[in-house]
Amino acid sequence: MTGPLHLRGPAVPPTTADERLLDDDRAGAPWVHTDPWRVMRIQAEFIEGFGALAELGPAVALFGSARLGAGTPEYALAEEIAAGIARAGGAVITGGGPGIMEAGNRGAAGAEGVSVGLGIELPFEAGLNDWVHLGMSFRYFFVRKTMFVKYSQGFVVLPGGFGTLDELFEALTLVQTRKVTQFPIVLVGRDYWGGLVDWLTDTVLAHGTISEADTRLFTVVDTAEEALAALAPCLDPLPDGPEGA
Ligand SMILES: C/C(=C\CNc1ncnc2c1ncn2[C@@H]1O[C@H](COP(=O)(O)O)[C@@H](O)[C@H]1O)CO
Repeated sequence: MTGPLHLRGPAVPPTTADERLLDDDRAGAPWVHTDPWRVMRIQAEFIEGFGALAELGPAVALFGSARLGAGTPEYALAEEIAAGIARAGGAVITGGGPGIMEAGNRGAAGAEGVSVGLGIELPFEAGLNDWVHLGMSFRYFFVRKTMFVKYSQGFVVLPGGFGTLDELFEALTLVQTRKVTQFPIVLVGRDYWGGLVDWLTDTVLAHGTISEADTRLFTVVDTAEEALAALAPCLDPLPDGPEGA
């Protein structure tokens, strides 16, 4: 496995690199000396990530709850979607953790596709799930997020909590502000996402804080078949690429 040091048990520090970076520790003035060095470490993490993923090929990022494990319908659906992406020739990139992330890696690995896990250092012990083939653990959330966006041509978002919502809204903001070329953003589970979609229309759009066009930046689906159809534009071989030539 590539990526920085892996620590377990008592070797796991009580705070994360993100927390230490973001905490205002100016009281003791050492920030003058430490933050510039952190920048070097952040750079190194970007370089390592770019290096690990540069030759990945077409990929779809799959997001969802760390808490919905094997035996849940969401896990089964995520596994099915990931297998479909792999069969269509796409790599599947997840957060490398448990729950829906594991389902995504498991589906890709089971279909003999490329299964990528981009893990994150957390204050409690966690590791990459067993189905990750190409994995890296990041110290900094923002570096890891860059990797998801840079190396994926589509996002699939299954039911999840704050982490999943953060990933969804980051993608929407990047597309809305044209920081990235528009790519498919597929929300899976009409029941789960319906309330949010209604709120976006009835409250956010109604207040004029997003536009009508913004409500069309994502697609809501229920089945693996629908999800794969919505992702088709980013999985179809490029006309002058090796597959389509
Ligand atoms: C909560 C537990 C473990 C968390 N481990 C994670 N490992 C990797 N990535 C994670 C983890 N937790 C959250 N993420 C990222 O956010 C999304 C899921 O967050 P949610 O709040 O659960 O929806 C996911 O897509 C990851 O990228 C112990 O069970």
